[in-house]
Amino acid sequence: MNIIKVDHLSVRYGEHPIISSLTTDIKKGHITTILGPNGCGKSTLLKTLARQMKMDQGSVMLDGREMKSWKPKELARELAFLMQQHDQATDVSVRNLVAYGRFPHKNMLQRLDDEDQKIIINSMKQTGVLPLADRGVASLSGGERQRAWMAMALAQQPRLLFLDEPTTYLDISHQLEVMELVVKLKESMDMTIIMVLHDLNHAVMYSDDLIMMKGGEIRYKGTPEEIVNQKSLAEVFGVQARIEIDTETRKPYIRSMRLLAST
Ligand SMILES: Nc1ncnc2c1ncn2[C@@H]1O[C@H](COP(=O)(O)OP(=O)(O)OP(=O)(O)O)[C@@H](O)[C@H]1O
Repeated sequence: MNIIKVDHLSVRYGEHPIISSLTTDIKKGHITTILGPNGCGKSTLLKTLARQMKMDQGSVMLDGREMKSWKPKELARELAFLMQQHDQATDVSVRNLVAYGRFPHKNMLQRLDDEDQKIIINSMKQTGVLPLADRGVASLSGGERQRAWMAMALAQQPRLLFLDEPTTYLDISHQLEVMELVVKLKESMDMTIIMVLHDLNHAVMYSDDLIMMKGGEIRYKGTPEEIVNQKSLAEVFGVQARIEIDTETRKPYIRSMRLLAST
């Protein structure tokens, strides 16, 4: 079942068209990863799906309802968006940052109750930032900050989670932790996750569906088994890849890549 349906979507920055007439859908309860070279429009697509950016033409439907018709607060209860960079000067403690995630569930006069506090603590535990709860977000390392923002997104308990390169600042074990967490959220909370990743093997290993973009278009869409092959990687990334089938997972595993000679 589809949770998002995109129909002839076009997006532009000023006079520059970035995405033109893109049609696709996102399955409910799946992890969908958007892949593609720098500047191909991955973040633009992600932001438009999450209504962080205005579309130029076309439509995005969430649960059968035009995205445009959702009220901001209503939408904030349904979806959380974790950006690529958190440059905003966030002079708050980790605990308070994570608490912001509960606000869409409260009205103006309501205070956070015991249930909210439980969710806040649990979100910090799941992302490993509980020991940092009283530290200022601005004082954290890039990886710690990333996990603090992830905790805020979890505290929101959204049905849909958008992650733009969630592993960027993380060392390898924390990268894997975030990926495992994403799978856990899908399995235990039936969350739908849409993310942008650069690591192809992580994308293959942890995603149900992949979208490969180039030049603002979707070139390939399907399961990792269906679309990760020498042809697609050559066409989309301009690389020659050696791909094996992992004996344990039965999924493709990219052993090595080298640049294709340009013609
Ligand atoms: N605020 C902006 N104003 C003008 N052009 C922009 C803006 N943001 C992005 N672009 C341009 O839109 C195109 C798509 O950008 P986008 O960030 O969606 O790509 P991406 O695939 O996510 O790239 P990356 O892998 O480098 O993060 C790029 O050419 C980029 O320069």
